[in-house]
Amino acid sequence: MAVSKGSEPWILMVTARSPTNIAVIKYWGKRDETLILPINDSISVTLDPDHLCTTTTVAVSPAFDSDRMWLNGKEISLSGGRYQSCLREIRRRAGDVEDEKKGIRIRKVDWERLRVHIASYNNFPTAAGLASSAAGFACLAFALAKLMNIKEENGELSSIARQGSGSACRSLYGGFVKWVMGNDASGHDSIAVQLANESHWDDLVIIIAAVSSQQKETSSTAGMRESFDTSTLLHYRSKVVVPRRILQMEEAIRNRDFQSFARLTCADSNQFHAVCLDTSPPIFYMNDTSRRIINCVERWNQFEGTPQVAYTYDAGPNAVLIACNRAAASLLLKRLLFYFPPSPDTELTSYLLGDKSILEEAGLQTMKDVENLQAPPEIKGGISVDKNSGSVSYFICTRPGRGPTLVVDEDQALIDPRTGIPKKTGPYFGCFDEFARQSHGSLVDGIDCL
Ligand SMILES: Nc1ncnc2c1ncn2[C@@H]1O[C@H](COP(=O)(O)OP(=O)(O)OP(=O)(O)O)[C@@H](O)[C@H]1O
Ligand SMILES: C[C@@](O)(CCOP(=O)(O)OP(=O)(O)O)CC(=O)O
Repeated sequence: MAVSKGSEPWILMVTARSPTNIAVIKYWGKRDETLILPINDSISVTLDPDHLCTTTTVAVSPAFDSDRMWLNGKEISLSGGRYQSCLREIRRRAGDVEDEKKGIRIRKVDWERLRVHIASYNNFPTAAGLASSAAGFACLAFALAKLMNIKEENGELSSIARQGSGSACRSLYGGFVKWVMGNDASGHDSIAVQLANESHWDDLVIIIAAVSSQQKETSSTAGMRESFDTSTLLHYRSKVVVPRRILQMEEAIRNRDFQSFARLTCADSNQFHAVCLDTSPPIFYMNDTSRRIINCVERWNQFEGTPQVAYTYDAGPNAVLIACNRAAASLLLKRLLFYFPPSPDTELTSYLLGDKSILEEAGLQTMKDVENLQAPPEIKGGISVDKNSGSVSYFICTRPGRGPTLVVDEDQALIDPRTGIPKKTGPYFGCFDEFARQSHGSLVDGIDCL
C-alpha cells in the first residue's frame, strides 16, 4: 500500500526533457506491427534539445483515478495501443520508490493500481515532420522510468520507447545512435545503442528547412506498411543495401570522415524516397522545394569537388542539411537565403530559429544583407537563377546533441503539484515562443490516437 506521513493526499512528480533525432540510414518497414520491429538496422544523429525538445512531467498520486495525458495543453486519449504498450511495459518494470523528504513510500506492487497524469509539451510543431513522436515517446519512457525507479539494463528503455514509435528508441541517447533491428520475435533485442556521444563530432552543424506544404502526407506508419506490401526495392534495400551501408556509416562516424558520411546520408535518403516511388500507389513525400534544395546542395558539392553538406529527408518535404563545419554552414545559409528568401514582411530573426549566432557568422544582420546576397559562384555561366520566396516557412540551425535529461527545477514542471493537472501557463512556453508562433497556434494539429 502506498503510504504518506501526513493525511494530505500527495503527488510525486518527475520532469524530463528529450531530443528529436534524424536518421542518416533510414528505418522503413516493420516485421512486426504491434511490437514495432524493423526490417533493418538504422542510424541517426540526435539533435540538440536546446533547440528542439519535448518536455514531459509525469505525476502519480493515490488521488488520481485514471491515467490521463495532456499534449501541448490539450487532453488527449491514452487508449491507443502504442500508449497502452508503453504504460504496460513501464509498469511491469517499476521498482520501490521512497521520497524521505516528502514522506512517500511506494512499493513495487503499488504501481499496478496507481494512476499517472502526464503533461507534455513540444517546443516545435507537433505532427509536422519534425519527429515529435520520437522526442515525445522517448521523453515519456524516460520520465516514467525515473518516476517508477526503473533500473535500466541493456537498452530496455529504448525497447519501450520503440513501442510508442520506432524512431523514438534512438532519441534515448545523444550523439550518433544505432537501432539494432534484433532477431528475436519478442523484440527484446531490438534496441538502440550509442555509437558515439555528441562531443565526438562537434564540428557538424545542422540546418533544417521547414518546407511549406499544403498536402497532408501519408503517415510514416501507413507509408511503410504500403511499401512493405508492394515495393520490391524495399526488400532488396533491407537485405542487401542497408547491412553494407550500416557498416560503412559506422566507420565514417568513427573516423569523422565527412566525405563518406555525406555520400551515404544522401544516397540513403534518396533510396528511401525511391522506395516510396516504388510503392503502389506511389508515395510522394518531397515536393518541388525539397528537390530545389537537393539541387542547390549537389551543385555546390560538385563545384567544391568534395562534399560540404549532406541532405536527408524523412516522410515529408522538410530538408535536414548537415554541414561539415561552421564555415560551411555559413556558406550554406547564404545559399539558402539567396534561393529561398523570406516573404517580404518576415523578420530575419524569426526566419532563422535555434542557434541564431550563425547569422552573424554569415555576415547577415538585416533583411538588406539578405537582399544583397550575390548568386553563389557555382551558378555563374548561364544557369538561370530561380528564387523562391515563401516556399520555406523557416529554418532551424542546430547541432548534434545530448540524450534525455531530468529537469530538477520543480518550477519547470508542467503539472501543478497542488492540483495534479497541467498548469494554465508555464515558464516552459516562454523561451521557445517562436515555435508556437510559427505553427500559428496549432501545436496540437494532426494529433491522432496512437
Ligand atoms: N510530446 C509527446 N508525447 C507523447 N506523444 C507525442 C508527443 N508529441 C507527439 N506525440 C505523438 O506523436 C504523434 C505525431 O506523430 P507523427 O509521426 O504524425 O508526427 P511527427 O513525429 O511530428 O512527424 P514525422 O514522424 O513525420 O517526423 C502525435 O499525434 C502524438 O500521438
Ligand atoms: C522516415 C523515418 O523517419 C521513419 C520513421 O518512422 P516512425 O518511427 O515515425 O514510424 P512508426 O514506428 O510507425 O511510429 C525514418 C527514420 O526515422 O528512421
